[in-house]
Amino acid sequence: EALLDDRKVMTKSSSVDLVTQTDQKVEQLIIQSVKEKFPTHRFIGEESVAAGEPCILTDDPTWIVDPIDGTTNFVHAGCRAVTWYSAVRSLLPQMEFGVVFSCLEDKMFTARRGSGAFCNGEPLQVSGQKDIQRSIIATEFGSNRDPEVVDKMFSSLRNVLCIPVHGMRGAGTAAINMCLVASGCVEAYYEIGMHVWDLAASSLIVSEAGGVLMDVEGGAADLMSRRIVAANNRTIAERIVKEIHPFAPPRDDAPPLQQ
Ligand SMILES: O=P(O)(O)O[C@H]1[C@H](O)[C@@H](O)[C@H](O)[C@@H](O)[C@@H]1O
Ligand SMILES: [Mg+2]
Ligand SMILES: [Mg+2]
Repeated sequence: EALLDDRKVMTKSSSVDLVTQTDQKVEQLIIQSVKEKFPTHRFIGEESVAAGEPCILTDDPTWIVDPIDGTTNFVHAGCRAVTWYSAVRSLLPQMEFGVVFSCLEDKMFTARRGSGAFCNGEPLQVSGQKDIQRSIIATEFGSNRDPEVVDKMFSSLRNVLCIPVHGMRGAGTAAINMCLVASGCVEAYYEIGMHVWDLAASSLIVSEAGGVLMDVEGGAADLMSRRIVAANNRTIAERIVKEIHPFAPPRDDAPPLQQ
């Protein structure tokens, strides 16, 4: 219904950072229904953070919610829109489970720590490809249109494409790009600039499907750092790291700037 009805588009951090009433309603729906069952749990929700709520992990069980991942697709008649949420239980953070629902495809991706990853109940496994020259790589351009940042993104894109790889793709949603890695449809996904709610659920789905997560400079992945390489294996991830022009957006858990 919302795909047909909700055309009132608002903006957040910039004119290309879009939000609709459906993003806000879905987030409230998820938070309210979880709160009824788990009144002491905490939440990090994309639209709540946009409204001024803190983006901090504590030792308390915390649900990280992206009500629609791919709002730009949704606004442009729903190329692909996704509702998903995940839970995190510690400062490290230790993901307990992740859920990504690709509503137009009616695909429910799920993972629970130590129990594997699934799509509509069928087990997921990353691609076995070790040769990056026989790989497809996914990425996105996010919503930062600062020419210096765009130059860095294009330089990385050019470097990866010219390895050469079989192709580059982008679903318009970080969560689905990661699920494509988990499903073995693409070998890797990298991006700088997305947020913890874009990645939390699908990061567990990727690792439970046998994939690896890495920072764009090669260290351990840090979901608050707004940078990720998710790949089918370490060889492919490390090869991509060599080609990325890194930069560091403000962290999701950075203290708010003083006015
Ligand atoms: O649709 P969103 O929940 O805003 O997430 C977007 C994200 O904002 C953007 O930076 C990424 O490039 C997209 O892949 C996300 O899915
Ligand atoms: Mg998102
Ligand atoms: Mg969203």
